[in-house]
This record gives sequence, C-alpha cells and structure tokens, in this order.
Amino acid sequence: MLLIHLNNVSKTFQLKGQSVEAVKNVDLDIEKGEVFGVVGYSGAGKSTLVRLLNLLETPTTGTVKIADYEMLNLSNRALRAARQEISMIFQHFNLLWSRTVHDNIAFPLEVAGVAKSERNARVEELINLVGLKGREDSYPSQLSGGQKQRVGIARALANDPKVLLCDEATSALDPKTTSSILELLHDINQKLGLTIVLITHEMPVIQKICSRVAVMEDGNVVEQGNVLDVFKHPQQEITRTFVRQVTDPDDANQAIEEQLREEKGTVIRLTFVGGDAGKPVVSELIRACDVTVNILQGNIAQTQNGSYGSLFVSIEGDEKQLQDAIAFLQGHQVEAEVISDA
Ligand SMILES: Nc1ncnc2c1ncn2[C@@H]1O[C@H](COP(=O)(O)OP(=O)(O)OP(=O)(O)O)[C@@H](O)[C@H]1O
Repeated sequence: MLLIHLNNVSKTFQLKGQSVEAVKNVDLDIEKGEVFGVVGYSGAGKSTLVRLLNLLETPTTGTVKIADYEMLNLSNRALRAARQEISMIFQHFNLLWSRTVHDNIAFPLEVAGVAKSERNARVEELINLVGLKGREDSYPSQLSGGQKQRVGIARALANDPKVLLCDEATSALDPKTTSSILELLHDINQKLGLTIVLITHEMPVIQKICSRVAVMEDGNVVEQGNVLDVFKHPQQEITRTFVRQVTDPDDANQAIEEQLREEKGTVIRLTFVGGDAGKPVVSELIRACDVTVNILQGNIAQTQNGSYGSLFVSIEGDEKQLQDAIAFLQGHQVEAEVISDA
C-alpha cells in the first residue's frame, strides 16, 4: 500500500535576490512499512526533501500526499494532527537538556494532552523498546551519543507515528554505535511495521537497512530502485561512486593498488549476487579457459534484498584466453570489468 506520494515536487529558496533550486521536480512513491533511503552529498537537497514530507518546508510546486492526507490542503489544525503521524529524528538529537530521559520522552505526550498515568506507562514501554532501562532519570549530558539517539527515537515514537523521518541520524556516531542504532531502527520497522525514510551521505547505511533507495544530486532524484538492483546496476556515475563506498572501501582500494603494481596479469573486478556465486565460477573459469587466476580481494555486502559481492582477480593468459575468460564470466551472469592491463 502506498503511504507517501510526491508528485513533481520542487522547492526554490530566495536568498539575497538569488534563487536556489534545492529540490527539482521530484516524483517519489514510498510503500507502507518499507525502509526507504535517500542518499546524496552535502547540498544535494536531501534535508529539504525530507522537510517537505512533514511540511516543515512548503513546496514551490507539486503535491505531497501522506496516508490519506493531501498535505497542502490541510487546515492548520489538521496539519498539526497529520504531523503527529510523521515523526523525525536528527543528527544532533535535539533533546531538551534540562529534562531527564523520562521527561524528554514524555514531552510529546504532554503536548498531545495524554493523562499522566497513561503517559508514564507509555514512557516505560518506549524505554524498554529502545533499550534504556535504568537510565530514565539521567540527563542527556550524562549519556553517550548512541544513548541520546535512543532517547530521540523513543520520543519520536511516543505518539505512534505512521512515518519516521531520519535526518542523518547516525552521522554523529562512531561505526559500532551506528550499527546498533541501525539495528534498532530495523527492529522497530519489523516489530511495529513503521515506515522509515532516512537520508544519509553514507551508502553503508543504505546497504544495511533500506529496501529501496533514491540517489539525489543537485536537487534531482537521479536514480531510484531496489537497493540490490542499484548495487548491481548503478545507472549514474554518482551512484557508482556511492556503491563503491561499500564495495571498495578505502583500505581495500589501497591494498588493490599495491597489488596492481606487482601483478603480472590483467586485474578484473567480478561482481556477483549471492554469497557463494563467485567460488564455483572461478574454479570453472580456470578449468575452461586454462588461465591462471589470483584472487586479490573479495568483499560481500549484505543488503535487505540479498547479498552482493565483488571479487578482484588477476588473470594471466594470452589475449585470446583473456577474451574467452571475460566471455565465460559474462555467460555465467558475473559482471567482469577490466581494472588494469599488465
Ligand atoms: N532555508 C534555506 N534558504 C536558502 N537556501 C537553502 C535553505 N535550505 C537549504 N538551502 C539550499 O538548498 C540546497 C540544498 O540544501 P539541503 O540542506 O537540502 O541539502 P542536503 O543534501 O541536505 O545537504 P546537507 O547534508 O549539507 O544538509 C543548498 O544549496 C542549500 O544551501
């Protein structure tokens, strides 16, 4: 079921007599219960796009429909009600520093006029959900970054939203804490069926929890689709750059470069789907084409839609053997890209 529908949405800011087109003619459909990611570099328009979803920004053109709400046609009062169903978490948590964990989480319930006993029961439930039992009376300054974001998540869930918007929610956290927060978001999505829209400049975040992704560049959504499909067949150069954040992390690149200097053969990157797909293909390749294959580097990324692997190999053989080897690989649904010739 479709939950979010953006039709031809644009946002132009006027700044000192100049127009800044932050979001340009974006069409986007997000299904109920999915984790949808928007990836792009700084300035691409991601924050503006996500703020258009809860009408923190009003579109210059286009329409925004969320659940049954035509967001632009709502009265102020109806918009306030609709916003309760669209919650948000932030990079810097935006907690109230003078309130305890308990009172931060209770805050949106107070605003919504929920009675005290009901409020306390709900806060306790949320504290358990996000794994903060025992920290109810701490102040935000006494918490780690990951714990602060857990408070942010609990507070965002207080009024049972339909959608959770995450604006660079893990960008201020170290990799281990990032993983634990992404796991929590994944659990919440599974347990509550909550629809999550997250924006990030980090493709590993998309890889870990999103089922679909949109890539933004210069205000445009330049590509969107199922995460595994985008990993397998990125259409745009910028998407390839993002995919490489996962498949060729910097330390792996360095290792490849060092090996490239020493390799006698032709270095080829194989990309394949499925955990084991690479192994039999390589041994069959050696047998069928009578070439020597050295494995240089391998990497498998798990996405929500399945696994995706890349394998760097160096192949030694004459020109004909090499051509045969590439044809053989392609005939086995493995993509083969020549990285460097000896
Ligand atoms: N309120 C505003 N007034 C004027 N220009 C704005 C405003 N908000 C955003 N912009 C401009 O719109 C463009 C897109 O900004 P946006 O913050 O949406 O990008 P982003 O992809 O989220 O980047 P970042 O991660 O750095 O926030 C930028 O050129 C930015 O300067």
